[in-house]
Amino acid sequence: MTTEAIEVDGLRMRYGANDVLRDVTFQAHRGEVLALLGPNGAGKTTTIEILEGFRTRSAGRVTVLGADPADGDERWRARVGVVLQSWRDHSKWRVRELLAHQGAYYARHSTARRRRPWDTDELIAAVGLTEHAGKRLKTLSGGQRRRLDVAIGMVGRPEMLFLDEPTAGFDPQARHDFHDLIRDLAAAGDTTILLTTHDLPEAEKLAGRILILTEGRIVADGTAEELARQIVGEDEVRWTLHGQRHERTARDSTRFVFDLFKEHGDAVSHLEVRPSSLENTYLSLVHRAESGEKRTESGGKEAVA
Ligand SMILES: Nc1ncnc2c1ncn2[C@@H]1O[C@H](COP(=O)(O)OP(=O)(O)OP(=O)(O)O)[C@@H](O)[C@H]1O
Repeated sequence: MTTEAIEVDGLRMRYGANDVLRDVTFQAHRGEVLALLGPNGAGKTTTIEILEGFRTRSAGRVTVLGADPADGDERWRARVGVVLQSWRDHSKWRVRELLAHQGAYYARHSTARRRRPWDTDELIAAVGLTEHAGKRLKTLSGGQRRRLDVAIGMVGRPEMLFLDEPTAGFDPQARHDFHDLIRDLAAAGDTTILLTTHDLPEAEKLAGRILILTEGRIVADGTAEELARQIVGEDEVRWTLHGQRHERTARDSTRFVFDLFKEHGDAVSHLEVRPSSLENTYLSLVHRAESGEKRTESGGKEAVA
């Protein structure tokens, strides 16, 4: 039996004649936070829905918390939390009522190590909804409803949490608070989180590992820094010389900086060397995959090995 939280091998999904997932392969270790990135329509939601057991795959091997999601029983389901893009409509319910109701389902799955459900008021506070706890759902703003979605996904203290664009519609404060919440969960080390986002700084901030899905395959798998160094291979170098700021990219930044000091010595100040931004890396990887460059049977995964 596998000890990984997620194992996906050769996953395929076809809608009619449309091959959306061609060969998706990746693993998630227990306690890891993974961000799944990719252009609109790449198949991120499809992948998450298959891993949650909501959608039946066309082919491939998938296990989540040791079970095939297609056969996940009630006990397995209680260990998995889900925040989907579109929330189910409970417009007449009030926030606290709905969370208490949803939470009650998890009580019989409580263990000494994992008390279930999450205390309703504590959870409401954690997602910043205390002031709105007595409101009916239909009176909440879009961002407040999204925070409630996140709370519903977490109420059972899941061991595996799937978040599909969790911060879409959040204001900067809510986003910041949500990032703290995810970091706290991640720091506790007992929740594996797979999230999708189009917000690259968010992915970089939250995820220990980033997966890029495009053209039906995972074309990159690593930390933001690894992706930047191993795939693009260029650093951004900034420095000041005689009061003037300079900036350029360098493939061998160590050599470049050495030469810079050799030539100008103490006149160089405020030196910064950082890997290429995740945005540049992402754009270059997606472009490379879409233009068919370096495509291999295994989807180019060896490029980041
Ligand atoms: N039920 C369905 N029937 C047919 N095609 C579908 C179905 N669901 C999704 N698709 C198609 O599968 C592809 C992948 O969709 P998916 O929603 O998984 O992408 P995504 O990466 O989550 O996109 P986004 O970033 O826009 O949310 C799209 O081309 C979409 O039109």
